[in-house]
Amino acid sequence: MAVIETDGLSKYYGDVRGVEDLTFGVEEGEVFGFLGPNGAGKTTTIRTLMGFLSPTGGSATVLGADVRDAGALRAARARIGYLPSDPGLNENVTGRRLIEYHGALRGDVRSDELLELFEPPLDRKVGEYSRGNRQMLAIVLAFMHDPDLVIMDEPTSGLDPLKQERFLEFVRAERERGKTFFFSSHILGEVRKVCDRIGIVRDGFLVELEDVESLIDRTGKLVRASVGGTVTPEEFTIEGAHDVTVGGETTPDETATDGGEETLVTFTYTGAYEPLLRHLLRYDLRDLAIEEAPLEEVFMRFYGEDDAEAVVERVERERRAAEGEDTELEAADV
Ligand SMILES: Nc1ncnc2c1ncn2[C@@H]1O[C@H](COP(=O)(O)OP(=O)(O)OP(=O)(O)O)[C@@H](O)[C@H]1O
Repeated sequence: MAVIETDGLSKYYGDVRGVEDLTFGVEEGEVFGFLGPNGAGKTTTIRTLMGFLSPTGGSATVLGADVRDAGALRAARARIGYLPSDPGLNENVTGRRLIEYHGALRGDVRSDELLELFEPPLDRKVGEYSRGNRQMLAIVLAFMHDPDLVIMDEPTSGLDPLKQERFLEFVRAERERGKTFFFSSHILGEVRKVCDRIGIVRDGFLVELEDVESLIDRTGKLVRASVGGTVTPEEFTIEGAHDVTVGGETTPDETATDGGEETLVTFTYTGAYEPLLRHLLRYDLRDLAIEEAPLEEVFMRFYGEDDAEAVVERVERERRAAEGEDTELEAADV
């Protein structure tokens, strides 16, 4: 049985679309990344799954509990860890007190081990915590009762790179223990490190759902190479290279023997490293950066449309065509 299952799940805030027609499942032991830019509907989905918002359409179950059934969901929450995007922690008590309180409420199986790993300053009042320390405390609170499912809204926000890495490492280890994660983020690089599958949400619609491996193959890398002399885009139409542009800003190389003229070549690359490097080394390569493709470019690559709005419109159109009707959306309050 799927740990999370949604079927046509929608949430409107009056006339404003939070999410619409989400259908997906998260299997036991899976790390599912829910990826999307700001305002895409990630928090709305998470709060609906947690039962804090009621759906305006469709259905969802979490650990078998219908999200509209408060009693069933309350029982399921004993097995759920929740890490909200902005944990509303009591500011006037110490971290230690909050941990004791949560322990009394939901149980404490492993706070000692978690505190060693995440180290929030326990004897200070939470109101005096830095953003990162607040997040570390929230992580301890979310995991201390050893939940089977953890639902996290942008869990690494506010953490420094070292702590982010430590947290992602922890998620990987928890997955090995059979735990299930639903994890929102707007950073592709983060979700690809830990997730098995990714759902991409855009303007409230789920526009992609696939394995991380195939996503990585399709997204490619952004390559920026500075080469001595002049080159044409045609010279870089190698297999796996897309959207080659030549020119743009370059920093003249003072040490170059040919007077420092260089050309910046940029393109997205979906092939293997070896042929790429082999090709680049035919040139007088002066600088090279290979980075992850930004989310917007990933969208463009997926749909061949540079307009994200067009993607949403197309998804909406296709959905309506599949339903064979042009339904009026029913608006409802929270
Ligand atoms: N309480 C609310 N009342 C009205 N509209 C809302 C409310 N909360 C969210 N929305 C709208 O719902 C849409 C989805 O918002 P949501 O917060 O779920 O996005 P998100 O993907 O979590 O964004 P972010 O990454 O910025 O947190 C947005 O258009 C937002 O303006």
